[in-house]
Parts: sequence; structure tokens; C-alpha cells
Amino acid sequence: MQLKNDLILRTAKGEKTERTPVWLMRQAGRILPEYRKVRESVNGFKELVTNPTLAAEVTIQPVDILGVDAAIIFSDILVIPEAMGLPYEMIEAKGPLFPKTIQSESDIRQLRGKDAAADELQYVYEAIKITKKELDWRVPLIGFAGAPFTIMAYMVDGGGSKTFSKTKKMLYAEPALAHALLSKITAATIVYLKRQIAAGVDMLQIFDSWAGILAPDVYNEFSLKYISEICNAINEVPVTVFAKGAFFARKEMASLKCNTIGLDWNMDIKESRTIIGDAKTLQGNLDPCVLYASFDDIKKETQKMLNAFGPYKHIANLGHGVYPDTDPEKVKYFIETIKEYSPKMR
Ligand SMILES: Cc1c2[nH]c(c1CCC(=O)O)Cc1[nH]c(c(CCC(=O)O)c1C)Cc1[nH]c(c(CCC(=O)O)c1C)Cc1[nH]c(c(C)c1CCC(=O)O)C2
Repeated sequence: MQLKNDLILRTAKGEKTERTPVWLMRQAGRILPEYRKVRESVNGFKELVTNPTLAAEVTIQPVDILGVDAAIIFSDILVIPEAMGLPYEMIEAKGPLFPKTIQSESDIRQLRGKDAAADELQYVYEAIKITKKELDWRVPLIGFAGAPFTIMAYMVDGGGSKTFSKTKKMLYAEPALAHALLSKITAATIVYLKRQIAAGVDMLQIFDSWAGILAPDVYNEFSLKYISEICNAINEVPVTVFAKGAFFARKEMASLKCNTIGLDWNMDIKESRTIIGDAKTLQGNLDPCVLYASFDDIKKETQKMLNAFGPYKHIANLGHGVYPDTDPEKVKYFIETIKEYSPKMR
């Protein structure tokens, strides 16, 4: 069987396509009333994540309702630390919390190794299989993981933070400990992503959500090095690297063995193309807050973005996840604008 709509895969591989493909980071969940209905039928976020049938259902909702060109598997980057032995809680209206954190070498030693950790995530592979079946070759399915540094930040600080000062302290005060933890996360992530591929995902995205808190040389040593290891290990499907706030690392990111680099809205599009060069596909980068504007302004800003990227080697998206209180009609208008306008740019 062949995918009916493989625009995003062809674009990731650098091929010239008939229009620009589009999807939204955090499209599964958050904005749709249809998601909230399923969410309210279970006892909390984690129950939804670990229920393959329901996870598949909310994965497919944005394809049916919004008309995006790809699905992204409903899961979370935090399933990896949990599989390694640090369970998380998702506190309503607050976010993730890790009751147990990593502070010492013995904490790291006690974490599960790569294969045992990946074995814990059968519910993700099962959700991928069900999703693939139910998508019935309509659009590709994106798998994902957090970048090792972003995962480390949650494992050491124990939850969201403005500064992640415990994590940064470890980088500066105990670099060997930080590298030991990052190596262990990286090894587990590679096995996890390979199993996602075996279960059926068509492409992968690495989310480095906290890249922006590091100085450039520190970023290279503690984050990019491990992202690079992941990229080098994955040959089966196209890979996207999205490092939020890492404008300073765009030049180095151009040397990653990945197909696509995600831009956030702080990164000037033309400048990014100049820095990164022509080899990579770029993804992004409308400010999610533009979707609070009027329909007319959404159209104007979306067309401006498309013009700046140009017709090829661009996967349209927001510059970070869609905000929870965004009107789904505005999201649909963003998507329709791309579908209507981008063919005319060819
Ligand atoms: C940092 C990060 C996390 N999770 C993720 C990241 C990286 C992307 C980014 O930077 O936004 C990635 C993620 N989380 C979720 C997905 C599903 C697929 C998608 O729609 O993109 C993906 C790709 C579901 C989720 N993950 C979470 C929800 C909301 C939970 C709910 O329904 O109550 C969803 C749908 C919870 C979550 N998970 C996380 C936080 C901080 C929170 C709480 C706040 C929030 O909503 O973002 C950690």
C-alpha cells in the first residue's frame, strides 16, 4: 500500500511538491472539543496516553477535523524518563511533576538501561499500530521523542521551570555526571525511536524545548552532541530537529544528519535559510499568537510566512505548539490559507 498524501515526506526529502504541506505542533489534544470529550471520559492525561485505542482516536482527530497533512502520535516526551524509572505526574492546570529526581551517580545507575526502558513503552507501539491501521494510508504518522537535554532537564529539576537551575548547575559543577545521564537517555531514546519506526511511524521529530536556556558552547557540548548521535542512528525515516530558542545554533544544526530543521518565530526566515544553507528542509514558524488575530490578519501573516520560505523545502507549521485556547476555526483558516495560496507560488 502507498500513502495517498505523502507531501510532507517528499518535502522532507527535498523533492519539489505541488503545494506546501502543513501540520501543527501539539495538534493532538489541547484545542479540540472532541479531544476534551475523550479526555473527560478518562481519569487523567496519563490514562489517555497509556490507552492505545483512545490515544489512536485523538491522534486522528486533527486529520479528520482540521485537514492537516500528517498525524502525530498522541503521547508525551516524558514517557522516556518514566520508562527509565522516574514516574511523572501530570498535575491539572500546572504541568508535569517528578516526585523522584536525579541528583547523583547512584540515581543514574538505578535507571533502566536502553532495551529494558524501551520495553516499558509497549502502549506507544500499540497506539502507533492502531493509528496506522485507522489512518488507512491517508497521511503519514509522525513519531517523536524529547532531545536528551530537554529530558534531562525534567529528570533533574523535577518539573517545568523558568531557569532549570538544578540542571544547569549539574552541567557546570558536575559535567561528568551530566554526560553520564545524557548518554543513558540518548541510548534509550534511540532504541525507543527505532521501535516506533518498527511499529509504523513514517517520520520522526526531536523536540528540544529548553534549548534556549543554554549558552552556545554549552548547547553544543550538552545537547547538540546527543541530538547528533540520535540523527546518526536513524536512517529509516526522515528526521526533524526542533530546538526552541536555539537561534545561536542554526549553523551547527546545518551539519546534523537530519532532513528538516524546525524554526521558532524568533528566527528570521531568510536569515535562517542563509545560515543553514539549501540542503535542509525548514519547518515553521508562525507565532502561535497570530491565531488570536482576525481571519484577515491570519491570512496576511500566513502568506507573508509562505513567501519568506518560498515554495520548496518548507513544511508549514507554527513556531511552537498551538496554544490551548486557540479557536479551531482559526486553525482551520491557517491550514486552508496554506492549501489555497501555496500552489500559486509554484
Ligand atoms: C516540553 C514537552 C512536553 N511534552 C511535549 C513537549 C515538547 C513540545 C513542546 O515544547 O511543547 C510533547 C508533546 N506532548 C503531547 C504531544 C502529543 C502530540 C501533539 O499533539 O503534538 C507532544 C508532541 C501531548 C500533551 N502533553 C500534555 C498535554 C496536556 C495534558 C492534558 O490534556 O491535560 C498534551 C495534550 C502535558 C504536558 N507535557 C509536557 C508539559 C510541559 C505538559 C503540560 C502543559 C502542556 O499542556 O503542554 C512536556
